[in-house]
Amino acid sequence: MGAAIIEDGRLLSAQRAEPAELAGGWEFPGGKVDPGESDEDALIRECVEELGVKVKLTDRVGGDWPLGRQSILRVWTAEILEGRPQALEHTALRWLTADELYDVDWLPGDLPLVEEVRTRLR
Ligand SMILES: Nc1nc2c([nH]c(=O)n2[C@H]2C[C@H](O)[C@@H](COP(=O)(O)OP(=O)(O)OP(=O)(O)O)O2)c(=O)[nH]1
Repeated sequence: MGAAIIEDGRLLSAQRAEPAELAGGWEFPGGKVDPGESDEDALIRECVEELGVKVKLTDRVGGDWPLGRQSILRVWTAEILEGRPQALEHTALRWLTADELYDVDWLPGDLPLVEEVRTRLR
């Protein structure tokens, strides 16, 4: 599950720190669902763990996208309710305007969702 966190017309992108094959690539922050957890609860929890922010999920974006060999990526747009994002598990964070969306090196799995999100940025 990935969060497209949007604020003032900008999208938050996060640079992966690991594993080595993916490190340096940019993604939607998020993570995997724990047993017994809903997709939405998992994403809200991951935003606390990875970014230190409390978010509200607004819309589901796009469909189910293959991620690596055995995962799927589902993305929701989100708004920050509390806190300022910090790179607690990432190498760096960056806010991107619509014009800057492709300035970072998106991971291949996340890239198709970037275009979907672009239409949501004012
Ligand atoms: N974001 C992203 N992950 C990818 C790509 N290709 C690929 O194999 N992966 C792998 C890395 C992870 O094992 C998995 C995505 O995991 P995730 O971001 O949802 O969760 P995570 O590894 O951060 O682990 P966790 O926070 O749930 O503990 O898919 C890609 O293009 N983008």
